[in-house]
Amino acid sequence: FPGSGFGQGRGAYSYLTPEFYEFSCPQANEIIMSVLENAIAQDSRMAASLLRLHFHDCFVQGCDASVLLDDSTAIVSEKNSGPNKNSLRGFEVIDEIKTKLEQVCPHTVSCADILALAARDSIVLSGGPHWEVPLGRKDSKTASLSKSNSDIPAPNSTIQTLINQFRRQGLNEEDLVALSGGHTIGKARCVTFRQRLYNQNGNNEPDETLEKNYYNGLKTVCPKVGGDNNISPLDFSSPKKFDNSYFKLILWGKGLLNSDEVLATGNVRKTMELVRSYAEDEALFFFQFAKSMVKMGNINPLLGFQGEVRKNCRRLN
Ligand code: HEM
Ligand SMILES: [Ca+2]
Ligand SMILES: [Ca+2]
Repeated sequence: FPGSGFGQGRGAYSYLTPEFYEFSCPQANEIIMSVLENAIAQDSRMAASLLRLHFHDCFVQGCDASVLLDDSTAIVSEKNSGPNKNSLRGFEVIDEIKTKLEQVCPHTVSCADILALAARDSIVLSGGPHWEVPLGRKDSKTASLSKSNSDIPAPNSTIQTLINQFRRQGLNEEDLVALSGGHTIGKARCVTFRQRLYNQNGNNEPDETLEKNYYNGLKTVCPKVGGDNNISPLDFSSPKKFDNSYFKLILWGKGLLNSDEVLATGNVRKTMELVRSYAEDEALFFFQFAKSMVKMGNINPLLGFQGEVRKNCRRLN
Protein backbone atom coordinates (compact mmCIF):
# COMPACT_ATOMS: atom_id res chain seq x y z
CA PHE A 1 0.00 0.00 0.00
CA PRO A 2 1.53 3.29 -1.03
CA GLY A 3 2.21 5.45 1.99
CA SER A 4 0.84 2.96 4.52
CA GLY A 5 3.56 1.17 6.39
CA PHE A 6 5.86 0.49 3.50
CA GLY A 7 5.55 4.01 2.19
CA GLN A 8 6.46 5.46 5.55
CA GLY A 9 9.91 3.99 5.28
CA ARG A 10 9.50 0.82 7.28
CA GLY A 11 9.56 -1.19 4.08
CA ALA A 12 11.71 -1.13 0.99
CA TYR A 13 9.53 0.73 -1.48
CA SER A 14 11.59 0.61 -4.64
CA TYR A 15 9.95 3.11 -6.95
CA LEU A 16 8.16 6.47 -6.95
CA THR A 17 4.39 6.57 -7.32
CA PRO A 18 1.86 9.46 -7.35
CA GLU A 19 -0.26 7.59 -4.76
CA PHE A 20 2.52 7.38 -2.18
CA TYR A 21 0.75 9.58 0.42
CA GLU A 22 -2.78 8.56 -0.56
CA PHE A 23 -3.42 7.02 2.87
CA SER A 24 -0.63 8.45 5.03
CA CYS A 25 -1.23 12.12 4.16
CA PRO A 26 -4.18 12.63 1.82
CA GLN A 27 -4.21 16.38 2.69
CA ALA A 28 -0.66 16.96 1.44
CA ASN A 29 -1.62 18.35 -1.97
CA GLU A 30 -4.22 20.75 -0.58
CA ILE A 31 -1.87 22.06 2.10
CA ILE A 32 0.93 22.69 -0.36
CA MET A 33 -1.40 24.39 -2.83
CA SER A 34 -2.88 26.71 -0.20
CA VAL A 35 0.53 27.84 1.10
CA LEU A 36 1.65 28.47 -2.48
CA GLU A 37 -1.45 30.46 -3.38
CA ASN A 38 -0.68 32.88 -0.56
CA ALA A 39 3.05 33.00 -1.18
CA ILE A 40 2.65 33.67 -4.91
CA ALA A 41 -0.09 36.25 -4.31
CA GLN A 42 2.37 38.15 -2.08
CA ASP A 43 5.34 37.68 -4.41
CA SER A 44 4.58 36.59 -7.95
CA ARG A 45 8.22 35.68 -8.58
CA MET A 46 7.99 32.95 -5.95
CA ALA A 47 6.56 30.45 -8.49
CA ALA A 48 9.74 30.76 -10.55
CA SER A 49 11.98 30.54 -7.50
CA LEU A 50 10.36 27.30 -6.33
CA LEU A 51 10.67 25.72 -9.77
CA ARG A 52 14.37 26.54 -9.78
CA LEU A 53 14.84 25.12 -6.29
CA HIS A 54 13.67 21.69 -7.47
CA PHE A 55 16.01 21.88 -10.49
CA HIS A 56 19.02 22.79 -8.35
CA ASP A 57 18.16 19.98 -5.95
CA CYS A 58 17.82 17.29 -8.63
CA PHE A 59 21.07 18.16 -10.44
CA VAL A 60 23.15 17.65 -7.27
CA GLN A 61 23.07 14.10 -5.81
CA GLY A 62 19.59 13.67 -7.29
CA CYS A 63 16.23 14.89 -5.96
CA ASP A 64 16.96 14.39 -2.27
CA ALA A 65 16.44 17.85 -0.73
CA SER A 66 20.21 18.22 -0.31
CA VAL A 67 19.81 21.83 -1.47
CA LEU A 68 17.74 22.69 1.61
CA LEU A 69 20.34 21.77 4.25
CA ASP A 70 21.94 24.65 6.16
CA ASP A 71 25.58 24.69 7.26
CA SER A 72 26.19 22.65 10.42
CA THR A 73 28.93 20.50 11.95
CA ALA A 74 27.87 17.62 9.68
CA ILE A 75 26.92 19.61 6.57
CA VAL A 76 28.66 21.96 4.15
CA SER A 77 25.64 23.65 2.64
CA GLU A 78 25.01 23.80 -1.11
CA LYS A 79 23.46 27.21 -0.49
CA ASN A 80 26.92 28.80 -0.73
CA SER A 81 27.82 27.45 -4.18
CA GLY A 82 28.40 29.79 -7.12
CA PRO A 83 25.05 29.05 -8.79
CA ASN A 84 23.08 29.22 -5.51
CA LYS A 85 24.56 31.98 -3.37
CA ASN A 86 22.59 35.26 -3.32
CA SER A 87 20.36 33.65 -5.90
CA LEU A 88 18.17 30.77 -4.70
CA ARG A 89 14.91 31.88 -3.13
CA GLY A 90 11.90 30.23 -1.53
CA PHE A 91 13.39 28.42 1.47
CA GLU A 92 10.91 30.10 3.84
CA VAL A 93 7.98 28.91 1.75
CA ILE A 94 9.27 25.32 1.89
CA ASP A 95 9.64 25.73 5.68
CA GLU A 96 6.06 26.92 5.97
CA ILE A 97 4.76 23.94 3.98
CA LYS A 98 6.86 21.54 6.05
CA THR A 99 5.62 23.00 9.36
CA LYS A 100 1.99 22.62 8.29
CA LEU A 101 2.55 19.07 7.02
CA GLU A 102 4.30 18.07 10.29
CA GLN A 103 1.22 19.25 12.18
CA VAL A 104 -1.19 17.20 10.10
CA CYS A 105 0.91 14.14 9.16
CA PRO A 106 4.03 14.08 11.32
CA HIS A 107 7.23 12.59 9.91
CA THR A 108 5.58 11.50 6.68
CA VAL A 109 6.09 13.80 3.69
CA SER A 110 9.74 14.19 2.66
CA CYS A 111 11.29 17.56 1.86
CA ALA A 112 12.36 16.20 -1.55
CA ASP A 113 8.72 15.41 -2.38
CA ILE A 114 7.65 18.85 -1.13
CA LEU A 115 10.11 20.41 -3.62
CA ALA A 116 8.72 18.32 -6.49
CA LEU A 117 5.10 19.12 -5.61
CA ALA A 118 5.80 22.82 -5.03
CA ALA A 119 7.47 23.03 -8.45
CA ARG A 120 4.48 21.38 -10.16
CA ASP A 121 1.93 23.51 -8.30
CA SER A 122 3.90 26.68 -9.08
CA ILE A 123 3.66 25.88 -12.79
CA VAL A 124 -0.07 25.23 -12.50
CA LEU A 125 -0.64 28.51 -10.63
CA SER A 126 1.33 30.32 -13.37
CA GLY A 127 -0.92 28.99 -16.14
CA GLY A 128 1.18 26.00 -17.20
CA PRO A 129 0.42 22.29 -17.51
CA HIS A 130 -0.60 19.90 -14.74
CA TRP A 131 0.93 16.46 -14.32
CA GLU A 132 0.97 13.68 -11.75
CA VAL A 133 4.12 13.83 -9.62
CA PRO A 134 5.67 10.46 -8.74
CA LEU A 135 6.34 10.49 -4.96
CA GLY A 136 8.17 8.61 -2.25
CA ARG A 137 11.60 10.27 -2.30
CA LYS A 138 13.52 10.27 0.97
CA ASP A 139 15.73 13.13 2.18
CA SER A 140 19.51 12.93 2.06
CA LYS A 141 21.80 12.94 5.08
CA THR A 142 24.48 14.67 3.01
CA ALA A 143 24.98 17.66 0.73
CA SER A 144 27.63 18.40 -1.88
CA LEU A 145 28.95 21.92 -2.25
CA SER A 146 31.49 20.75 -4.85
CA LYS A 147 28.89 19.01 -7.04
CA SER A 148 26.66 22.05 -6.70
CA ASN A 149 29.52 24.11 -8.15
CA SER A 150 30.32 21.65 -10.94
CA ASP A 151 27.01 20.06 -11.99
CA ILE A 152 24.61 22.99 -12.28
CA PRO A 153 25.05 24.51 -15.77
CA ALA A 154 26.48 28.04 -15.98
CA PRO A 155 24.65 30.78 -17.90
CA ASN A 156 27.57 31.34 -20.29
CA SER A 157 27.64 27.66 -21.29
CA THR A 158 27.98 26.63 -24.92
CA ILE A 159 25.31 24.39 -26.43
CA GLN A 160 27.66 21.39 -26.29
CA THR A 161 28.38 21.93 -22.58
CA LEU A 162 24.65 22.15 -21.87
CA ILE A 163 23.98 18.95 -23.80
CA ASN A 164 26.79 17.16 -21.96
CA GLN A 165 25.71 18.35 -18.51
CA PHE A 166 22.13 17.27 -19.12
CA ARG A 167 23.23 13.95 -20.59
CA ARG A 168 25.20 13.21 -17.41
CA GLN A 169 21.89 13.46 -15.54
CA GLY A 170 20.19 11.10 -17.99
CA LEU A 171 18.46 13.95 -19.82
CA ASN A 172 18.53 14.39 -23.60
CA GLU A 173 18.20 17.35 -25.98
CA GLU A 174 14.41 17.29 -25.78
CA ASP A 175 14.62 17.56 -22.01
CA LEU A 176 17.22 20.35 -22.24
CA VAL A 177 15.12 22.51 -24.54
CA ALA A 178 11.79 21.85 -22.83
CA LEU A 179 13.17 22.37 -19.31
CA SER A 180 15.00 25.54 -20.39
CA GLY A 181 11.45 26.71 -21.09
CA GLY A 182 11.22 27.08 -17.30
CA HIS A 183 12.79 30.46 -18.07
CA THR A 184 9.37 31.58 -19.30
CA ILE A 185 8.96 32.83 -15.69
CA GLY A 186 11.31 34.53 -13.27
CA LYS A 187 14.30 36.83 -13.29
CA ALA A 188 18.08 36.85 -13.52
CA ARG A 189 20.77 39.12 -12.09
CA CYS A 190 23.01 41.33 -14.21
CA VAL A 191 26.08 39.22 -13.30
CA THR A 192 24.57 36.27 -15.14
CA PHE A 193 24.27 38.05 -18.51
CA ARG A 194 26.81 40.93 -18.38
CA GLN A 195 29.43 39.06 -20.42
CA ARG A 196 27.05 38.98 -23.40
CA LEU A 197 26.62 42.73 -23.33
CA TYR A 198 30.24 43.82 -23.13
CA ASN A 199 32.70 41.03 -23.79
CA GLN A 200 31.17 37.91 -25.29
CA ASN A 201 34.32 36.47 -26.86
CA GLY A 202 37.12 38.25 -25.00
CA ASN A 203 37.23 40.97 -27.68
CA ASN A 204 35.22 43.65 -25.85
CA GLU A 205 32.31 43.14 -28.24
CA PRO A 206 28.70 42.21 -27.43
CA ASP A 207 27.12 38.91 -28.43
CA GLU A 208 26.17 39.54 -32.06
CA THR A 209 23.09 37.29 -31.77
CA LEU A 210 21.44 39.83 -29.39
CA GLU A 211 18.66 41.84 -31.04
CA LYS A 212 19.70 45.54 -31.02
CA ASN A 213 16.78 47.16 -29.19
CA TYR A 214 16.74 44.44 -26.59
CA TYR A 215 20.49 44.81 -26.19
CA ASN A 216 20.21 48.58 -25.64
CA GLY A 217 17.54 48.06 -22.99
CA LEU A 218 19.62 45.46 -21.17
CA LYS A 219 22.61 47.82 -21.00
CA THR A 220 20.54 50.31 -18.98
CA VAL A 221 19.73 47.57 -16.43
CA CYS A 222 23.20 46.07 -16.44
CA PRO A 223 26.09 48.53 -16.69
CA LYS A 224 29.63 47.43 -17.50
CA VAL A 225 30.65 48.01 -13.88
CA GLY A 226 28.38 47.78 -10.83
CA GLY A 227 24.71 46.85 -10.53
CA ASP A 228 25.56 43.16 -10.21
CA ASN A 229 22.26 42.41 -8.48
CA ASN A 230 20.02 44.40 -10.83
CA ILE A 231 17.44 42.01 -12.20
CA SER A 232 15.85 41.51 -15.58
CA PRO A 233 13.05 39.11 -16.58
CA LEU A 234 14.12 35.94 -18.39
CA ASP A 235 10.99 36.31 -20.58
CA PHE A 236 10.27 40.05 -20.73
CA SER A 237 7.01 39.60 -22.67
CA SER A 238 5.29 37.52 -19.95
CA PRO A 239 7.55 37.05 -16.90
CA LYS A 240 4.76 35.77 -14.65
CA LYS A 241 2.91 33.58 -17.11
CA PHE A 242 3.95 30.05 -17.94
CA ASP A 243 3.57 30.05 -21.73
CA ASN A 244 5.73 29.46 -24.82
CA SER A 245 6.76 33.08 -25.39
CA TYR A 246 10.28 32.24 -24.13
CA PHE A 247 10.85 30.25 -27.34
CA LYS A 248 9.49 33.02 -29.58
CA LEU A 249 11.84 35.52 -27.94
CA ILE A 250 14.85 33.26 -28.47
CA LEU A 251 14.05 33.08 -32.18
CA TRP A 252 14.08 36.91 -32.27
CA GLY A 253 17.45 37.25 -30.50
CA LYS A 254 15.75 38.26 -27.27
CA GLY A 255 16.79 35.45 -24.95
CA LEU A 256 18.40 36.80 -21.77
CA LEU A 257 21.10 34.24 -20.99
CA ASN A 258 23.70 32.88 -23.37
CA SER A 259 22.43 29.42 -22.42
CA ASP A 260 18.97 30.43 -23.66
CA GLU A 261 20.09 31.91 -26.96
CA VAL A 262 22.42 29.05 -27.93
CA LEU A 263 19.48 26.64 -28.02
CA ALA A 264 18.55 28.45 -31.25
CA THR A 265 21.94 29.70 -32.46
CA GLY A 266 24.38 27.04 -31.27
CA ASN A 267 24.44 25.13 -34.55
CA VAL A 268 22.95 21.98 -33.11
CA ARG A 269 20.16 21.07 -35.50
CA LYS A 270 18.12 19.16 -32.94
CA THR A 271 17.82 21.98 -30.37
CA MET A 272 17.19 24.61 -33.07
CA GLU A 273 14.30 22.55 -34.43
CA LEU A 274 12.86 21.99 -30.96
CA VAL A 275 12.93 25.72 -30.17
CA ARG A 276 11.02 26.37 -33.39
CA SER A 277 8.43 23.69 -32.72
CA TYR A 278 7.78 24.87 -29.14
CA ALA A 279 7.51 28.47 -30.37
CA GLU A 280 4.86 27.35 -32.85
CA ASP A 281 2.98 24.90 -30.67
CA GLU A 282 2.41 25.73 -27.00
CA ALA A 283 0.53 22.48 -26.35
CA LEU A 284 3.53 20.51 -27.58
CA PHE A 285 5.80 22.50 -25.24
CA PHE A 286 3.47 21.89 -22.28
CA PHE A 287 3.33 18.17 -23.04
CA GLN A 288 7.11 17.82 -23.31
CA PHE A 289 7.77 20.07 -20.31
CA ALA A 290 5.57 17.89 -18.07
CA LYS A 291 7.25 14.75 -19.37
CA SER A 292 10.73 16.18 -18.82
CA MET A 293 9.84 17.45 -15.32
CA VAL A 294 8.86 13.91 -14.33
CA LYS A 295 12.15 12.68 -15.78
CA MET A 296 14.16 15.32 -13.93
CA GLY A 297 12.23 14.52 -10.74
CA ASN A 298 13.27 10.89 -11.07
CA ILE A 299 17.01 11.63 -10.95
CA ASN A 300 18.60 9.38 -8.35
CA PRO A 301 15.92 9.44 -5.61
CA LEU A 302 16.54 7.86 -2.21
CA LEU A 303 13.98 5.11 -1.69
CA GLY A 304 12.69 2.83 1.04
CA PHE A 305 15.20 2.56 3.89
CA GLN A 306 17.60 5.00 2.25
CA GLY A 307 17.88 8.51 3.71
CA GLU A 308 15.23 9.83 6.10
CA VAL A 309 12.13 12.01 6.24
CA ARG A 310 13.47 15.21 7.76
CA LYS A 311 11.34 16.92 10.39
CA ASN A 312 12.96 20.25 9.52
CA CYS A 313 14.08 20.58 5.91
CA ARG A 314 17.13 22.63 6.95
CA ARG A 315 18.76 19.97 9.12
CA LEU A 316 19.21 16.26 9.66
CA ASN A 317 16.93 14.59 12.23
C1 HEM B 1 19.88 24.88 -19.18
C2 HEM B 1 20.67 25.30 -18.21
C3 HEM B 1 20.29 26.41 -17.27
C4 HEM B 1 21.05 27.47 -16.96
C5 HEM B 1 22.43 27.79 -17.49
C6 HEM B 1 20.28 28.28 -16.05
C7 HEM B 1 20.73 29.46 -15.49
C8 HEM B 1 19.95 30.32 -14.73
C9 HEM B 1 20.40 31.57 -14.20
C10 HEM B 1 21.80 32.14 -14.33
C11 HEM B 1 19.35 32.16 -13.57
C12 HEM B 1 19.34 33.50 -12.85
C13 HEM B 1 19.87 33.34 -11.43
C14 HEM B 1 20.17 34.65 -10.76
O1 HEM B 1 20.51 35.61 -11.42
O2 HEM B 1 20.08 34.72 -9.51
C15 HEM B 1 18.23 31.27 -13.70
C16 HEM B 1 16.98 31.51 -13.21
C17 HEM B 1 15.94 30.61 -13.29
N1 HEM B 1 16.01 29.32 -13.77
FE1 HEM B 1 17.51 28.52 -14.84
N2 HEM B 1 19.07 27.69 -15.84
C18 HEM B 1 19.03 26.53 -16.55
C19 HEM B 1 18.01 25.61 -16.56
C20 HEM B 1 16.85 25.73 -15.83
C21 HEM B 1 15.89 24.67 -15.65
C22 HEM B 1 16.02 23.25 -16.18
C23 HEM B 1 14.87 25.19 -14.91
C24 HEM B 1 13.61 24.53 -14.43
C25 HEM B 1 12.97 23.60 -15.09
C26 HEM B 1 15.20 26.58 -14.63
C27 HEM B 1 14.42 27.47 -13.96
C28 HEM B 1 14.78 28.76 -13.65
C29 HEM B 1 13.85 29.73 -13.10
C30 HEM B 1 12.37 29.53 -12.89
C31 HEM B 1 14.59 30.90 -12.87
C32 HEM B 1 14.09 32.21 -12.25
C33 HEM B 1 14.20 32.10 -10.74
C34 HEM B 1 13.72 33.30 -9.96
O3 HEM B 1 13.21 34.26 -10.54
O4 HEM B 1 13.87 33.28 -8.71
N3 HEM B 1 16.43 26.85 -15.17
N4 HEM B 1 18.63 30.15 -14.41
CA1 LIG C 1 19.99 17.11 -4.36
CA1 LIG D 1 6.24 33.64 -19.99
